[in-house]
Amino acid sequence: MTEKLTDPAQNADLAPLLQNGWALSDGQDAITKRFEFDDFVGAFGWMAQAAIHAEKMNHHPEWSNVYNTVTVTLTTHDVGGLSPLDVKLAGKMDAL
Ligand SMILES: C[C@H](O)[C@H](O)[C@H]1CNC2=NC(N)=NC(=O)C2=N1
Repeated sequence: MTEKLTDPAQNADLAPLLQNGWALSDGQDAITKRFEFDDFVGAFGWMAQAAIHAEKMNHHPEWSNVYNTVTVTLTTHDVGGLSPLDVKLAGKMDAL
């Protein structure tokens, strides 16, 4: 079981993500980011790659796709908030 991040707004591991388009939810229990691509194929191809990483990590995003955009929310249901797994998956998504 992973541990819940305490005080996400001050968390050093989250800080670079918050500088790179991720935003904390109002309750600080999730981070969200909107990814934009050239077209639907770009968006869906990225989702397919991200999905493979998510499945390997056994940590799964909440997300929606509209044409060339993918809106992602990351949270750890098992702890009822953010955990290092969200930081790891967000970093992977940014790197893809
Ligand atoms: C049973 C299974 O391992 C758990 O439910 C995993 C699956 N994927 C998950 N994904 C996310 N985002 N949070 C979780 O707590 C989580 N838990």
